[in-house]
Amino acid sequence: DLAADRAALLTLRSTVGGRTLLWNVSQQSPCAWAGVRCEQNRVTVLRLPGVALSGELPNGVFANLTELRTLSLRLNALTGNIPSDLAACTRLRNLYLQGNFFSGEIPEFLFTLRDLVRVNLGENNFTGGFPTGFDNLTRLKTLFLENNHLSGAIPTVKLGKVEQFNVSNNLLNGSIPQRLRTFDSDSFLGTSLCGQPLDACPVDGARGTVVVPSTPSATGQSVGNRKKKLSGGAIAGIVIGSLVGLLLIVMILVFLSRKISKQRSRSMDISTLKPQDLEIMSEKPMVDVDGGVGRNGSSGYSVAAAAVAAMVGNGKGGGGGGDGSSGAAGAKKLVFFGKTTRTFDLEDLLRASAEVLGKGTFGTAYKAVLEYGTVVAVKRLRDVNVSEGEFKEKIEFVGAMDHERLVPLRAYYYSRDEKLLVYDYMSMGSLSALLHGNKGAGRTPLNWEIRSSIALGAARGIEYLHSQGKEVSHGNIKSSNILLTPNYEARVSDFGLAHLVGPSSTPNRVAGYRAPEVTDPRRVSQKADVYSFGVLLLELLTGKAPTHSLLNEEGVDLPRWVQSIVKEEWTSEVFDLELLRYQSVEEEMVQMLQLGVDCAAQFPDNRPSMVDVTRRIEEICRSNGSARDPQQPAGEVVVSHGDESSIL
Ligand SMILES: Nc1ncnc2c1ncn2[C@@H]1O[C@H](COP(=O)(O)OP(=O)(O)OP(=O)(O)O)[C@@H](O)[C@H]1O
Repeated sequence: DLAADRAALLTLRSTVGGRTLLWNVSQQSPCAWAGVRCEQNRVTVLRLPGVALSGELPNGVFANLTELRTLSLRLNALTGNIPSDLAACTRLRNLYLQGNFFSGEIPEFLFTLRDLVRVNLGENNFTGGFPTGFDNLTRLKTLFLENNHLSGAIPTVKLGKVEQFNVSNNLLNGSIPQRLRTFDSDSFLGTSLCGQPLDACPVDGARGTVVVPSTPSATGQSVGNRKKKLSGGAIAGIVIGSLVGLLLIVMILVFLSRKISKQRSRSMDISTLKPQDLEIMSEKPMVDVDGGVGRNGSSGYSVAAAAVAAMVGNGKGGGGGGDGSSGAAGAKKLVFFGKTTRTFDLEDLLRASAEVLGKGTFGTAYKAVLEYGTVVAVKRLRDVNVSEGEFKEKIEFVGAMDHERLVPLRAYYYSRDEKLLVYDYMSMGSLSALLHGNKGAGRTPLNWEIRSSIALGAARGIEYLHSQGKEVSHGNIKSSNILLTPNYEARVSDFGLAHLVGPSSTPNRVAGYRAPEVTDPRRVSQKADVYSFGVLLLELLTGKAPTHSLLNEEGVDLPRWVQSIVKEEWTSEVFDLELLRYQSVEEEMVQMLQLGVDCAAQFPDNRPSMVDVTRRIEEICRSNGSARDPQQPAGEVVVSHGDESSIL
């Protein structure tokens, strides 16, 4: 009970001292002491990082703290073994002991604490081998053991869920087990390990065997024999295989280059094409299969194709001249909005080189580079099922929106068969691509500063729209509609389109953002926008797309998934790993998560207004502002030194 917890903490205080001596022990409840947190009258969190604790941890303290979930004693001067009574903390999830002088072998009892998710024992004096016992910890996601004196080979391990791993600067040697080869070389620096991702293991020339120091589980001999067989028979196979592969690649290249040159000649002479051909051409090279993630600069198909298709179609349908400048309804021109200076016209757009950016709910988006260098994004709408009058009225309203947090709509083109919208091109692409694209090495981690300022920028854009009238809503808030400037400033895009396009085309990925009460996507209230924005906040913080396959398998949406994880576990379970390296912003992250959950409330009336949302984000960003980590240099690898890699 709490009294026993209190007694244990007092024993700890009298043994290792430091700033625990500042605890106000006249208070009966220990729950208010610095670094101590309670749940249901038990101590569940003990965080004493960098508070000058020294000496050996006494045995008997942890035997009482049986409800402990998080123990952080990092960056102190603790010595000796990890006390064996820690085995009593069977609910422990997070163990941060990095940056001390702990010694001895990594104790076996650790492997009985089956709830452990994050373990950081880095920067200590641990000796002995790499224990196989870590495999017993089936929930383990983070394992940091760098800067110790661990020796010998790493045994074959499963470490099923481990996502962050580091054994740098130890005395380890031998080949890196297969399972661990997916980690960056940074995880193994300063060791004598070999094999992927480090240099290949040395080969013993005389016998042609790979030198593998014996491991506790596998004898060197059996490994050696296996390698020997490989090097004998397989070499011929490998050579033949490579040749066949090479031949295949050459054939594919020849095939592709023929195809491309054919297409080039076609697109150069687009005036001879029929609309159907153009349709096929311009719709073909889709790269965007999952929410605007792919931005690989696919081959250039001309927007001209789309627009010419429009005009040819128009000429036919209306019986007018098919010369591209006149149709049944008279000259078809790009209509520019208000302040926009007319720097190009339809003909320029026709001549522009273009690439497909992605296919969305309302049509396909292209990047078009005009002859004199201006770059615009052109959206080719499909399934517009409102009258011309209504379309023009609505699109004029959209074009009149003017706010620094919106992607400006510059112009539109309307004909019976074709509707084009011209926007400013946002070179950094969408938030969706930034969050879920390129997950591999070399990715720039998205820190809290960037994420929170994106949240604020997007909220301001939506708030502005809502301020235009009670009935005005965006209707399609999601991460692929939050575009970014080179400074990672957010701009809200796609405003108003949901009101133009019929309910027929609503791909699955919209579903994750849509408020439960919305049945007709053309009638989306401001409160429904707030719901979608809440989901967007949760996506920013968890790094999970609302349509994440895991979530779907479990049959829950993102808001319910977050809520299913009890608050006390939020920091370790919910947040994107990339965020967990910023230690001093935990409080802000939790507040922002709470805001996301509030916005995504089931009942519209329980959701805050966008004005409230913006104000709360501003407060979150302001509070604790000074305590923030300095901005991390871009491109830094996420798995790095122990004390930065986890929240505490
Ligand atoms: N103005 C723009 N600048 C740069 N890229 C853009 C621009 N507009 C759209 N894109 C990119 O094109 C892709 C497709 O956009 P589009 O808006 O057509 O579809 P979506 O956002 O995936 O879905 P929806 O049609 O429901 O909004 C997006 O992923 C986005 O990255």
